[in-house]
Amino acid sequence: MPQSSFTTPEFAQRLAAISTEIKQPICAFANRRGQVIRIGLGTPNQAKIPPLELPRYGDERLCGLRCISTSLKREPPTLADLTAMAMQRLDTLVVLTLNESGSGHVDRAYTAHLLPNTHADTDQAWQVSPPMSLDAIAKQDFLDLVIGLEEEFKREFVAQVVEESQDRVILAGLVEDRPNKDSNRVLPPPQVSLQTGKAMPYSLMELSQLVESAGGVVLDMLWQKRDRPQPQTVLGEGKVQELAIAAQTQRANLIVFDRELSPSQSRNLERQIGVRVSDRTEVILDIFAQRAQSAAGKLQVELAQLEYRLPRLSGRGQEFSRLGGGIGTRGPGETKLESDRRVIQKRITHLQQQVNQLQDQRARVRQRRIDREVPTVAIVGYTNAGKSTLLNALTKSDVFAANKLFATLDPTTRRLNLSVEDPKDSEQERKSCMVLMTDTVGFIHELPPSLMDAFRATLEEVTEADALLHVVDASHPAWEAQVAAVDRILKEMPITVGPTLMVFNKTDRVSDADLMEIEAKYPDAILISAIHRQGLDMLCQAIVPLVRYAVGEF
Ligand SMILES: Nc1nc2c(ncn2[C@@H]2O[C@H](COP(=O)(O)OP(=O)(O)OP(=O)(O)O)[C@@H](O)[C@H]2O)c(=O)[nH]1
Ligand SMILES: [Mg+2]
Repeated sequence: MPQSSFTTPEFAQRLAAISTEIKQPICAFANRRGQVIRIGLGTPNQAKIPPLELPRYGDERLCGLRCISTSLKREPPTLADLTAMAMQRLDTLVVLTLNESGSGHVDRAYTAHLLPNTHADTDQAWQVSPPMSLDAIAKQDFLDLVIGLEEEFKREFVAQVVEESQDRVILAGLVEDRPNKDSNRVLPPPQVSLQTGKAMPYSLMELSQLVESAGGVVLDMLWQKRDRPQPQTVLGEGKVQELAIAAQTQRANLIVFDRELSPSQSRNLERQIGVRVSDRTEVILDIFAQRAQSAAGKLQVELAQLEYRLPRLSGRGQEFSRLGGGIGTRGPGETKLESDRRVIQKRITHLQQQVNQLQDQRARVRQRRIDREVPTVAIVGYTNAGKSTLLNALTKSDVFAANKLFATLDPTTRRLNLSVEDPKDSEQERKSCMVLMTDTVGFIHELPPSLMDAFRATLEEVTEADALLHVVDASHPAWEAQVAAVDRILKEMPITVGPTLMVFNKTDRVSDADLMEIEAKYPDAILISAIHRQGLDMLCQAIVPLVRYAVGEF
């Protein structure tokens, strides 16, 4: 075919005749020089070329192939065919509809091509022509169109790389529809009703908060109920196809699953969907990487990230590699995330030694505290429960508190002076008693094991404390599941934790009826609103006997 036309009438008629004879749609793929390099049987969706076999692949340009296809139906290109065009980044798609008389002639033809973002007022990823005659199509300049489009894609790409700190994310989840055999695992309720009246799986609600905390934008979420995950792709074939369509039409650059994916699952999914696929663990690691401030925090995050990456190195992500940052590509501090297996292994060993040293160092600091006989209280709880806000309210300090998951990574210790009535003192004179309060990293259900391990030095602050305050966000729809998740993590710690006082926070956002229910279930708990400084006196009064009990004064 001549370089500059979509197709010629002769070529189109010939393709139509073959298609009529074999009673099947056909796709012919031609390169920029007009040479047909591949023929596929079936619709453009059925005949699509896997990303790795395309001449080139990437956001900044088209793939260098156009597809000329026949259709037995007299219909414009289907959504599936257009999505296939978008996934392969075809130069153009031509659909020839056949005359229904069976004469083998082309009835009419459509052309379609991708649109750059700048045309996105309509939110359309592509443009489809009205039905045209073959002569009209032959007269249009193909090369002109494609070169013009590519220039725009390239301009956009350059602009994006500069401002692309924000990932455009679609969430994917699996709701396992079977009784949980493992009775030790208390799972959150599968559905959470939102104020909007819409119900969504709890795992996706939390995942969207995680993605936003990591700096991504959630465009959409899809989930599927299944007995068990599909071994290769977690979700079924139809759902994966749906994800691919959603990703292409909404211009997402990242899919995040609500569970940890095996290395081969993420590879399979990336191959089928055509954009980078990530998982909950990687998002959590990414948040930690962004938040780590202290040398100790950075050290532990890097260790966890490398342990996560090591088994996932082979062949992954090459075709989707990009210049900018984004979820999963950030490392702590100045350290560049390595991609060489041997280098990583060496670095992991080195980091593990440093974490061990850190553990010793922390142990010495704690020993000094014990020697000084100042009791310690650690504030624990699910992430975003209000732990830092509580520490600030009690000790008038200004630890960073924010409506983000994992706002706190590094433990902070502050002194708290409690004025108490000494029960032994008959004159009811008020005495002051000092405790050290430590704010810690928040917990989350199914905390990635590599993080648990890497953060053992930080988590020891919890196990070594004389007593714990377990802060609960009472206004959270799934607070009971969160309490269970925290209890489970505490139970898994190598050393038994001290006595724990339950503290229900954010009571300002809870109805009286719900508060009464909490009081009935947890009669010893203290109800507070850290932000409005309500219930803090009660809390201080409760801390004293707790600590005295813990250090054996009673
Ligand atoms: N309405 C209400 N909001 C609160 C209260 N206490 C804390 N918050 C809000 O809850 C959010 C989380 O507070 P943080 O203190 O950062 O929570 P955290 O437990 O330290 O969270 P991480 O460090 O991320 O694990 C912030 O937006 C606070 O303003 C409260 O009593 N009432
Ligand atoms: Mg905090």
